[in-house]
Amino acid sequence: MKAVVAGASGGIGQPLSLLLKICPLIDELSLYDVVNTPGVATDLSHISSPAVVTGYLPKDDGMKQSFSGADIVVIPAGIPRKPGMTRDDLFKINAGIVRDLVKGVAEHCPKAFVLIISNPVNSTVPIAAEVLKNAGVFDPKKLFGVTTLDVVRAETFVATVSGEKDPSKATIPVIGGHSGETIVPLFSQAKPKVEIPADRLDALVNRVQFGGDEVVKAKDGLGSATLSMAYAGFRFAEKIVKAAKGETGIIEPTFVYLAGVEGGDAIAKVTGCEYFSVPVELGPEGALKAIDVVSGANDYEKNLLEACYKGLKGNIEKGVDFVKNPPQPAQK
Ligand SMILES: NC(=O)C1=CN([C@@H]2O[C@H](COP(=O)(O)OP(=O)(O)OC[C@H]3O[C@@H](n4cnc5c(N)ncnc54)[C@H](O)[C@@H]3O)[C@@H](O)[C@H]2O)C=CC1
Ligand SMILES: O=C([O-])CC(=O)C(=O)O
Repeated sequence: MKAVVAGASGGIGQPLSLLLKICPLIDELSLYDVVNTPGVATDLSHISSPAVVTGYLPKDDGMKQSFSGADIVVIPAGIPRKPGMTRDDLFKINAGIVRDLVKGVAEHCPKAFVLIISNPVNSTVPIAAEVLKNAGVFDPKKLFGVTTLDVVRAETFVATVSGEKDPSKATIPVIGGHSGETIVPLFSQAKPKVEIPADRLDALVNRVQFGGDEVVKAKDGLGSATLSMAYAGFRFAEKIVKAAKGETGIIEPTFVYLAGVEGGDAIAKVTGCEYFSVPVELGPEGALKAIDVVSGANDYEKNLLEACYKGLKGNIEKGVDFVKNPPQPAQK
């Protein structure tokens, strides 16, 4: 099992690469970035775990060397937010970064699972899909927007209400997209059941929806969530790898192209969104089945979903349009 991290020298990339290096399911780990990968790879390579680590820069055909033969490519490349910015403000720079890296995937490892972390996820995943479509290698079962951090936050924050000592014991579907109001936690479908006092529900939902802003503010200009994101990215990547190796019964919310996943069409009809994060059952080929939790939403959650659909549709269109009608270089 060969894993690639593209953007491996960054705030997320380094701890994510560390977690992949110590994961016994990974045989080869290849780090790609525009800076510092030789150093990060050498550092990680001294850890006494089986994965063989290599690091590449763009020079000397580095992307080809790094990506060739990859089974899974995780992409946290791109700039993070500073206070006052929205995730959509990152589009200008990150759209092109994701487009070019996914072109590399299409060329060098077209059958790999592709996990997009770079923001704005609501737009970068459609960008990745359009690039793969143009190259004739799009397999919707293998393209995932990583929304696991929203799930992790929901688990953590709900424990402050439920009093559960181990927050990871909760299963909470968090659906929609990955920014502000497009993030919709369905606490009514939490397992085990949680009773949330009515006067605490708005604040809890808001904290999940704007958890990213909480970190951006606390880091005060030095970036956004990196360590919790590395944990979440690894948690999702490990599930993909376990399912690829034949483990069954693995379900995790992730942002997918609904029409390409079994059960997705019905969800697309209700949401009106081509891409949506829903709990997805994973299998050896990637997304096996999208699970409809939307129709079970209660009235409070249905209101949240209406706001989600509105914002998400525009984000998706913006991503698709970026590839279909590429921005023209400025005239001299
Ligand atoms: N999906 C999610 O839940 C989350 C997504 N993010 C997003 O992840 C992205 C990365 O965040 P950080 O690691 O904090 O940023 P960072 O700036 O610390 O690291 C980004 C890395 O990407 C590299 N990079 C830039 N252009 C590249 C290219 N063309 N090819 C390869 N590597 C390239 C940079 O050299 C840098 O090492 C941001 O867009 C951020 O918004 C952050 C947290 C959560
Ligand atoms: O908030 C950000 O910009 C980073 C992110 O996506 C998150 O922490 O959920």
